[in-house]
Amino acid sequence: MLVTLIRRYSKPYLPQIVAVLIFQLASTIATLYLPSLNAKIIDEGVSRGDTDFIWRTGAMMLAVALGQVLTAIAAVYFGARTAMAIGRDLRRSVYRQVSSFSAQDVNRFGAPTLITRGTNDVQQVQMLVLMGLNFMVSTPIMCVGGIIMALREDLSLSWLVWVSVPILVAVVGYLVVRLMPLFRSMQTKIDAINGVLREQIIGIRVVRAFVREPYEAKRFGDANQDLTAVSVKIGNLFVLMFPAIGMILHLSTAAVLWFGGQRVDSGDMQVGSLTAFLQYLLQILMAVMMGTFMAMMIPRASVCADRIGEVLDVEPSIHNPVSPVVPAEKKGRVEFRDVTFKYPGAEAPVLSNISFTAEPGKTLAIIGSTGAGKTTLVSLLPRLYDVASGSVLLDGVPVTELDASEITSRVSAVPQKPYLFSGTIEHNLRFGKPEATDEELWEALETAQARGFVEEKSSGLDRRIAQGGTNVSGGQRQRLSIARALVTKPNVYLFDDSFSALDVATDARLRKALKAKTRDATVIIVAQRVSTIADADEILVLDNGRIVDRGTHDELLETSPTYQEIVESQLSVEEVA
Ligand SMILES: Nc1ncnc2c1ncn2[C@@H]1O[C@H](COP(=O)(O)OP(=O)(O)OP(=O)(O)O)[C@@H](O)[C@H]1O
Repeated sequence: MLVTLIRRYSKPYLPQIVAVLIFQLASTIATLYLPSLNAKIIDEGVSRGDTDFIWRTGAMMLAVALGQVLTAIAAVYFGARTAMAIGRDLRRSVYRQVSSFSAQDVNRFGAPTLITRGTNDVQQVQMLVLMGLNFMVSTPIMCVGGIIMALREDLSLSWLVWVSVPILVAVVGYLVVRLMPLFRSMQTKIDAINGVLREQIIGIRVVRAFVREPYEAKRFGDANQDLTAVSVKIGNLFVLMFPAIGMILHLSTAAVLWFGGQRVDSGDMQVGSLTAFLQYLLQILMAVMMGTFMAMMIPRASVCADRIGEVLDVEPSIHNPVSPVVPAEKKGRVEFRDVTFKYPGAEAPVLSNISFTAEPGKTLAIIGSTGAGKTTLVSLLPRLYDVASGSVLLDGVPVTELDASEITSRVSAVPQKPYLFSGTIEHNLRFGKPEATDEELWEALETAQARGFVEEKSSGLDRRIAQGGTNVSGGQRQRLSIARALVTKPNVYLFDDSFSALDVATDARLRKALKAKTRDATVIIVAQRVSTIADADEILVLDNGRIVDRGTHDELLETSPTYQEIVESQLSVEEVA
């Protein structure tokens, strides 16, 4: 996956990559040339006292060094830009893919891991690309070129290369093999800590309410400790790695000076050649080390690439039809025909044989015990999930044959757990209709009984909303999200238990105002409170995923034992109160 991913995402940057490789090549050749020039200055200039030669060769050395620096800077600069661009493209792909996921696809992975995959995992692949662009050309050329140049200086010392390089490879290789599984498990630990953190931050109020701080702190502490333990193990190996490498470099230097010194002493080698040989050996060892470091990043990046690939390879379970149908009319007529639905992995269906029609200008209510399937039912219209059998029709066309934009232009849903985005009230209200005028926003707020609390603060529509809407009350959040739906003026309104946080009087006022504004629209209300739906044109009583009774409030009071039970339970509560 790693190779496929890098190949696919580096394609648009081929010219930059070629430029980086050319700069790397030039820089490496210059680096390899410098020690031999240095040797010449010592052997042919200094020892013979030829100042002219020293000046000329010195100037050339300076020019080569300057060239080396400039090409190295250019290589690193373009390399970094290319790696960052590849990382950006990869992140964008993950984001787009996740955005196209249905609720079902998101549930399959879980939000924390999707966030880690789109950020940390992409970062690991990006780092490997960066290292690759920096060392892909220089490492092999430096190794082979360094060996050739060193042997040119002195053949009889070559055994030092054959001994020191394998020792370095063996030591670093051993450590890399020990590091690989640790890097693999580190990625999972990061996922785990993200999951715990996310859950605790989102559920902070519940944690406080149930005085679960010590338990949650322990849960976080354990996850944190796990991650720390792996990081410490990795750190320990690194602590070993650097002195080991340093030791090999110093021993090699000492060996070159010892054996080379003897050859200089016996007149078989010149001092300049010895200096050059030493520099080449160090260059070879450095290149081997960098190559091994790069190799060390491969397993971790490979795990990350697999995880990214898993996300990118998912065929979203819900996609737009290839040739969408445009309905002849735009009225908002909703029809469920013998709909059955089952959550993936669940044994039994959550909804069975659901059939009903909701007409424009009418209010259809759905009531039923908790877990009866009400939220699931209303999720099928905006295609958060697709039915297992039967069909859901909007203006006479199955929703599976409609373009997503056709559905969103007709249907506005107020979910059971309303979500507000960070920004201002105005920004939230314009979410579904950016071009809405201020008058339209105030009108929607008025209908949703939210005008009062928005006007109360001098900031009005500019009042800041925190992520998720956590800085307004539950009832205010519900009313703002009702107003957000009203601004779009859809043909179908879906209210999923959207009045539950309102007091009975506000609930009644809101429904009265709503009635006037939604005269031509289809209104589907899911509610727990009988008073909220008593005046609906039709009420469906849902029990265990089936419609057990239907009719108006008065009819159901006569005929439906389940409805009577719900009414009685609520009356007694009110009476007790
Ligand atoms: N994402 C999911 N995956 C699997 N099962 C689910 C999922 N969401 C809901 N369910 C199950 O489907 C059934 C119906 O859930 P649903 O949320 O539709 O009920 P509801 O009538 O809206 O309940 P409430 O009034 O409590 O909101 C429940 O048994 C629930 O456990």
